[in-house]
Amino acid sequence: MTQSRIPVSILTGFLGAGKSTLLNRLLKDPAMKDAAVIINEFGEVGIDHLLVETSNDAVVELADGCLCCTVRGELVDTLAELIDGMQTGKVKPLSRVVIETTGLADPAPVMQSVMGHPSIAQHFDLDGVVTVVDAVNGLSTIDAFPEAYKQVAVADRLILTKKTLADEAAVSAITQRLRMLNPRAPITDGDAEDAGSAAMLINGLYDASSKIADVDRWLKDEMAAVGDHQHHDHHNHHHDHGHHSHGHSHGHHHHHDVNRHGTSIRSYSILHDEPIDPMAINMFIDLLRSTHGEKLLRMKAIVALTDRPDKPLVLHGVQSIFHPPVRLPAWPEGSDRKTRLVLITRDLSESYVRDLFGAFTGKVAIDRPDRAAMMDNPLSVPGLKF
Ligand SMILES: Nc1nc2c(ncn2[C@@H]2O[C@H](COP(=O)(O)OP(=O)(O)OP(=O)(O)O)[C@@H](O)[C@H]2O)c(=O)[nH]1
Repeated sequence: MTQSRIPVSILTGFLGAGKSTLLNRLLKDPAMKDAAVIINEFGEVGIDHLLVETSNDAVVELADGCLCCTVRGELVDTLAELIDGMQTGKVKPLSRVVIETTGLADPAPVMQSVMGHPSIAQHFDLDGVVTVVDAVNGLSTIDAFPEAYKQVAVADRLILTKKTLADEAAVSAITQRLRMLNPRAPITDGDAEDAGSAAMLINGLYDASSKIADVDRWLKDEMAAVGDHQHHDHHNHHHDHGHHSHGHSHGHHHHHDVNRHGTSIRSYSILHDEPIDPMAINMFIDLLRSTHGEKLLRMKAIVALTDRPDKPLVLHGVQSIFHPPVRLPAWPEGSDRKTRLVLITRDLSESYVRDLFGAFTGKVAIDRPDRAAMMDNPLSVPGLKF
């Protein structure tokens, strides 16, 4: 008996473009009832899985690493486990699998894990790559980050988000750029009702020949890389990352992946036990944004405030944009109810950010200015307003 293969959709897009927001909308579509979702997070302390609103129990989180080489083995294992689970009846029959990549993911190895791995390709079909692009930061991001460029070029569908935050000229410029990099993929307005419908994920069997010529080459290069990988034990790669930050030079034996994202990109998190004064968190964010906004590729935070610590505040920063904070009615299930910030920065030292946070929240390192000193001396806090 031949079984039909399960369609896999890859949902990608640069840091903060709106992937999780779109995924949350998609998961509300009844057509997604029997879908499994694989989420990958870049950062040692996950927040995403706390924020995915779903009653769907088939959500798998691949933590710690970026979904290029390090987690590739894990992705293949997870897909194999889903098949195994279905065969033994532990997992319900799946109608679709959605893989949400990290914002920094090179999509080619992720695609190749689905299409190029012999035992995986037997059970799954790559049914399209959906790439989310943010209308405000999209253009500069595509120029600055090869991953973002590739994410757009490989797409079967592009979803343009945050149009209401960008002016008309910016929307037209990014649209032109998307057209150039990917002439055939439809561009869907992220605000449109149908952008959140499961139909967005149905794009037909992946066809590299409908893309710019680079795409075929990237996929072939990855195919060759998979050959290399099979000589290693994937799980060992996991330990190549440092404890507190991902410098993203993967293992030394891993030559083709070295500096895939450049060593200047770092991911780290800040944990804090005590509820924080709303003023203090505001000032910390204001200061960080006004002094180093462009280096702050992404900040996600869930914060316990002194006023109603049972209702956490969720903050999203994406380069120049800080989205309006959202107060949750309660802590997500399974969370430890503690404040956590996950930051992805470029050319910004972790200790600077930690010290700044410490200065505003009362945990002050020795020989560092505390909050009072910083507030007394406006010269040391450019951009801070009271
Ligand atoms: N105004 C507006 N905000 C949006 C839109 N899409 C997403 N956002 C906001 O952008 C922020 C980041 O959205 P996410 O969905 O978390 O982005 P992401 O791509 O999953 O982020 P990473 O996982 O860090 O890569 C959140 O504050 C969202 O509310 C949109 O179309 N319009």
